[in-house]
Amino acid sequence: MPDIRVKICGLSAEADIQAVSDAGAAYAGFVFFPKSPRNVTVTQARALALLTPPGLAKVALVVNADDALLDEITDQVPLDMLQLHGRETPERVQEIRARYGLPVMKAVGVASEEDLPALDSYGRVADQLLVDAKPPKGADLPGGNGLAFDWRLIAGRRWPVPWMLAGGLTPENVALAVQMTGARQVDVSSGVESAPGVKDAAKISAFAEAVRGI
Ligand SMILES: O=C(O)c1ccccc1NCC(=O)[C@H](O)[C@H](O)COP(=O)(O)O
Repeated sequence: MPDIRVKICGLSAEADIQAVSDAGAAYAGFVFFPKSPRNVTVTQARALALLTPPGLAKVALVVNADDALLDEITDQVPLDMLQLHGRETPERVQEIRARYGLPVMKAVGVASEEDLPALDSYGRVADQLLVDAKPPKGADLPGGNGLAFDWRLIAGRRWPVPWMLAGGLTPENVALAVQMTGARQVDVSSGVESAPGVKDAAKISAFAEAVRGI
């Protein structure tokens, strides 16, 4: 069975890069969303990205970003992927792929069967899908809320592009989540924090260990 790839999202400190690298994660995520406790400036993200060792893919997470912001991020920060976590349409996904020449991962929030067709639509235009929990109505953040969705909704479902499971994953539940969904990639943020926006190296290590044990 191939290794399951881990993405740790919302890194904001030098120590986070070390912890994520030590844990053997495949992806490191930087959040560009001012309302988030994990928000980083372009300057901070550039410094962190420059510290990131080869083999750890650097992902910029944006929410309904316009070209000016994406131009600034992609000019300044060495990146391997863009993650679109807002209401970007399939057409906008295609536009961003073409303009920046980077792989694009589109996040899709899932709460019920009704949310599943969007995964098929975005699976036709994005390079990867992030299958995440839908944020509760009125939530401040479109992701990173530490909420899981009903994993039975996607059990046995497949899309034409690689996908990651996200939403409320923790060192304690990730094995069950993978077993129920068949995910080969997992993404976590609040489940490896000691406080909102503060990554915890021991939890990152425990998460990676739990994934290796699957
Ligand atoms: O993490 C944030 O603060 C955030 C802000 C705005 C949009 C998306 C955000 N996070 C998205 C992620 O990639 C998370 O890793 C994913 O939603 C899972 O989060 P969690 O349930 O906290 O593990």
